[in-house]
Amino acid sequence: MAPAAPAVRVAPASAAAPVIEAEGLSKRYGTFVAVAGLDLRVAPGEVYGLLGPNGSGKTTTILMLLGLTEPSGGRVRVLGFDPAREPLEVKRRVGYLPDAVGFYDDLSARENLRYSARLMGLPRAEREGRIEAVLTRMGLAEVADKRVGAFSRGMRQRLGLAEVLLKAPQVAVLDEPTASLDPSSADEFLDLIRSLKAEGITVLLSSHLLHQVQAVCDRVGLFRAGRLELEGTVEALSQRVLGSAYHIEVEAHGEAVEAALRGVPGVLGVERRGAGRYRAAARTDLRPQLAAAVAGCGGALYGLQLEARSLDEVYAHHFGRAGRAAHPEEVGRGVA
Ligand SMILES: Nc1ncnc2c1ncn2[C@@H]1O[C@H](COP(=O)(O)OP(=O)(O)OP(=O)(O)O)[C@@H](O)[C@H]1O
Repeated sequence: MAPAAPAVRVAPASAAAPVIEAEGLSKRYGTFVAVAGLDLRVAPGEVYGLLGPNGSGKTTTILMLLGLTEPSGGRVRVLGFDPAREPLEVKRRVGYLPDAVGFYDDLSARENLRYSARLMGLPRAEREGRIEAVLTRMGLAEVADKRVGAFSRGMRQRLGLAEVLLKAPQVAVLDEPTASLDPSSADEFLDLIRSLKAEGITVLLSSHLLHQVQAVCDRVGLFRAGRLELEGTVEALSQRVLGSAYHIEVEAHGEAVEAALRGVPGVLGVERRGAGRYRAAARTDLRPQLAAAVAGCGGALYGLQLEARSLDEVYAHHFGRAGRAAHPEEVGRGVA
């Protein structure tokens, strides 16, 4: 296999011992290379988003981290364990929500969790209390005794996360967790992901819903054709891919305003967007300097608004039309 080009890292990973660590990790199916020389480090308590077009290797990477498929090459450690050699150690500590959640349809939500709790080896005395707690946390207490076969996809998804929580994991790996959720359920799910982080749980999240990824992830990695091409914070990726991290909308009147805005150190460009409306691109939040520039040239300031560039813009710019065409539901979405 040809050596992979290293990903462009535009923000360093934390110096703390990584929870997830892959070096040169590869997976081949016959002659087809699904993952090519992946280097990845995820720090304790970090929420890391895996992004990329369909078939770019995200799920294959997750399966290797979980010991569910064996790497063809390279090295991987999760919480210090080798998932291929010590899969039980990894499974005990890592909660996994697959993109298609499998439960026994003839059993109720509570019965499914009882079954999972036995498999996890939870002490008998703790089981019922913990099951009740996770059902309540996931908003499933009222349907706990209904057959899962009658559950909507969103309810199954919630039950999937309930099962993850039941394990009290150190790491949660979530493959497209909000794909089948309506907007308000997706928002609740994002709050839950934030609460996992607040509890110190490391989260690895794969998703195509870029505004949601931007809303919860500390760093993201952009995959293409089995390679991690770019990784960093959304702000750092915006700088790198788009050339600026912020847009500042300025509403101001006065003949010299545009020139004054252009003259502010750090302004990368100014776009006129109608009478008295401008958009300045900048690396940092320059609102005070822009306000001072308007006042300094005798202009009248009516409004200033800071907008972070969206991951959607970064993704579209990096992957071009092909990447976007794979995920038409994202077209036109803004910052969450
Ligand atoms: N068991 C398998 N046998 C052969 N090829 C496979 C197998 N599993 C995955 N692949 C191929 O590996 C590539 C990466 O697939 P993977 O599921 O990891 O992508 P993904 O980024 O998760 O995609 P998606 O966004 O659609 O979930 C794809 O081309 C896929 O067809």
